[in-house]
Amino acid sequence: MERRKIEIMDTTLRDGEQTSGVSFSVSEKLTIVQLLLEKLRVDRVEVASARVSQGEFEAVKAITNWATDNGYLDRVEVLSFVDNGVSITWMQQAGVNVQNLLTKGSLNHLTHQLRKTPEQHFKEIASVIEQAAQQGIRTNVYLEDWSNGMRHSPDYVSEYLDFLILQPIDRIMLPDTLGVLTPSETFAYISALRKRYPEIHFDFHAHNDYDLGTANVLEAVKAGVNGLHLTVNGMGERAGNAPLASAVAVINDFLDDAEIGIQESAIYTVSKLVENFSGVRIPANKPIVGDNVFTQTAGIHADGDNKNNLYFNDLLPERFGRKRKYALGKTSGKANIEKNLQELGLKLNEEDLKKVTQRVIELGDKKETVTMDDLPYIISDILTSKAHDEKIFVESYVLNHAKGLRPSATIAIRINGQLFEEHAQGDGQFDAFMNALTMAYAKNNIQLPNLIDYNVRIAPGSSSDALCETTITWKTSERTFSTRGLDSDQTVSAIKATQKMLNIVLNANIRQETSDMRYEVRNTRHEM
Ligand SMILES: CC(C)C(=O)C(=O)O
Repeated sequence: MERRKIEIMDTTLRDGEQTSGVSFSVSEKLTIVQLLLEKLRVDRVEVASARVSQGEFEAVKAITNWATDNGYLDRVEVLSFVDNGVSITWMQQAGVNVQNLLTKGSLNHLTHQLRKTPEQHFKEIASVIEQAAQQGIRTNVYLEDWSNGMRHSPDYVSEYLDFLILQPIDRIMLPDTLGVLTPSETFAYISALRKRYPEIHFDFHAHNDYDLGTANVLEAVKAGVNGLHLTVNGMGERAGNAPLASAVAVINDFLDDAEIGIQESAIYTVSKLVENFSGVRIPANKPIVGDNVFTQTAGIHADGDNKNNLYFNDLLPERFGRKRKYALGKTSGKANIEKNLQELGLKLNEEDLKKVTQRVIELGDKKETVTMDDLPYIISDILTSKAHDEKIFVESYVLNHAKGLRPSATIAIRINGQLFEEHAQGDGQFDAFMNALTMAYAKNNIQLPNLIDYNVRIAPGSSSDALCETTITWKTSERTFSTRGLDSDQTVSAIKATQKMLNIVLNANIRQETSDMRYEVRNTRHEM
C-alpha cells in the first residue's frame, strides 16, 4: 500500500513556549532547533512569534543564520500577524523565509475581537500575503478558533476557505484553539474539508484541554490532513498541545497508510533536553517519555515477561532510546529481583534470593520503590549480616533534634539478654545515641571501640528518598574494622552499622575469653 507522507511541524519554541512560566534563551532555542531538525528529523519548526521582543528577534536571527548555512532555512517558520506589514519587516530583518499568518477561523472571533467584517478581514489578509511574497516570504495561513468556527459558523469557514484557496499560499492550518473537539468531530470536520478541497495542504493543530490531543491527531490523519503541529512533551498554552512522542507512536503503530520521517530513537533525548531547558518536569507517567512508563512494578508482569513475553506490546522502550526496568518494592516479587540481578550481572542462591526479596519488600513498605542501583547495597548488607548472630540488640530508641536544643537520645538496648535504658545528649543525634550507648556499656564494664571514620553514600543518581549506606570504621586496641548499615534514613543506617559493630566486638570478646580459658586449661594441664 502506498503511504501518504505526513509532515510534522514542531511548535515547541512557539506554542510550547506559551507554557506558563517558560522562556527559552537564544542558545537554548538554537540547540533545540538543531536537535529537532537534525536528530529527530521533524519536517518544519516554528521558532517564535514575530514582534514579541528583542530577545526573540536575536534568537530567530541566530536560528536563521544557522539554518541558512545548513540548508534548513525553508523549514524555519515564524507566527505573524495581520498588522499592515509590521510582522513582515520584523521577519525580513530576522532572515525568515516562511510566515505562519494568524487569521480568524470563526465568525465569533472576527466579530468580537477584531470587530471586522469578513470582507475587511479577507482584504487585509490578501494584502499581507502579497507584501510577504514581494519580500520573498512564503505564507501558511492559520485559522484561529477554527474548531468553534466549524461548530457555530460553518458558512463563514467555507466562505473564508473559498477565498483562501485562490491566494498564493502553501498551507492552511486548522487549529482546535481551545482543545474542545472530540475525536469523532475532528474526523467529521476534516473529512468534509478534505472532500471539498482535495488539493489543499491542511495542517491540524490540537490542544489538549480534554486530554484528547493525541486521539484527535490520530483522527485528523485518518481524515486526510497533510501535516500535524506537535510539541515536545506536549508543552503549550494551558493544557498544552498534542505531544510529539505519543502522536508519532500512534501514527507509526496504528496507521498503515501514513508515513512520518521522525527518528523515534531521538525522542527521549530531545524530551529530556526540553525538560531541562524549560524547567517543566515530565510527569512520571507521561507515555513514552515519563520516568515510570517502561517500569514493570508488579512481579506478575516480570514473571510474564519471562514466560513467552506474555505482557508484550508494540511500545518497546528501545524504539525510543529507553530500557525496560523492573521496579523493586513491596509488590515486585522474586521475578523482578532476578531481572535486576541479571542486569547487574549478579546471581544469588535460592536462600539469599529469598532474603533479598524479603528485605526489598520490607523496604518497599517504608518507601515506594527501591531502585536497581540500591540492590548491591541491599545484597551486601544481607550477606554481611549473616556473619554474626545478634546477641546485642538495640530494642528501641528516640532521637531528638530541635532547633535551639542539644540533640538527645534515649535508648533501650539488650546486652546478653539484659535490658539497659539510657538517655544522653550529643553534638548530633548519632553522637547522642553513641553517648547513651557508652553509658550502657560502662555499666557492663565493656569499653567501646573508637569511631575513626564515618562515611555516608546514596546510590548514584538517586533522589532524597534514596537508600543511605553508612560505613563506619572502628578501632579497638587489637584491630581496625568497618561495619555497614543500610536504610532510607541516614541516622538509622548509622545505628544499624553500630549494632553490627557491637555484635562483632562481643563475638571477638567471646572468642578471646574462650581462647583464654583454653590457655588456662592448657597451662593447668601443663602444670599437672
Ligand atoms: C496561534 C494559534 C494558531 C494557536 O496556537 C491556536 O489557535 O491554537
